[in-house]
Amino acid sequence: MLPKRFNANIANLNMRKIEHIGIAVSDLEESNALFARLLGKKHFKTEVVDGEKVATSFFQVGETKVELLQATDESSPIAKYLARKSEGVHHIAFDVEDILAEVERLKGEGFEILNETPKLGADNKLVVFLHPRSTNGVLIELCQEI
Ligand SMILES: CC[C@H](C(=O)O)C(=O)SCCNC(=O)CCNC(=O)[C@H](O)C(C)(C)COP(=O)(O)OP(=O)(O)OC[C@H]1O[C@@H](n2cnc3c(N)ncnc32)[C@H](O)[C@@H]1OP(=O)(O)O
Ligand SMILES: [Co+2]
Repeated sequence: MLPKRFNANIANLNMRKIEHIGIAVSDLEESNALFARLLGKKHFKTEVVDGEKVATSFFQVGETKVELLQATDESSPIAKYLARKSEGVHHIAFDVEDILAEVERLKGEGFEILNETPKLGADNKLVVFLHPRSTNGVLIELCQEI
């Protein structure tokens, strides 16, 4: 077992920044126009992630991004979310250098990993999610650039 101090260093190395804030929306086109007005800029990409049954669009805001997400199927996590809650912040994604090492570290810290094997996310990323019940009610996503 590495000394706690050393783990803390690895943690700094890994959770490098907020990669994006994910926002669940009902109508991507409508919300693209709303966020373009809000942010004073258009989204820089749209992308459908079939594996997650979501259509996404991304706005660059300094070092981080806003990710708008619309369900592409009623079994989408976004559809289930919107069936219970109104539109709004859905998750916070962190950029990590080594997603597998971070999964191991977080498992050791007692967090609930939803998919230990990273899956293909949007915007050229490998992604892992942590269950909100282990993170004070916030759905957390880890992203590693491919
Ligand atoms: C990958 C493409 C893109 C990217 O950035 O690259 C994405 O970000 S895709 C985003 C969509 N995909 C996911 O969210 C995958 C991970 N999510 C899940 O596995 C589920 O949504 C899960 C497990 C968080 C919730 O599953 P489900 O909705 O089936 O369960 P419940 O409805 O029973 O909810 C259980 C419990 O969790 C609370 N909950 C659900 N969603 C959220 C959320 N987004 N934030 C906070 N809390 C959430 C829900 O309220 C329930 O709590 P309870 O106290 O029991 O009422
Ligand atoms: Co995301």
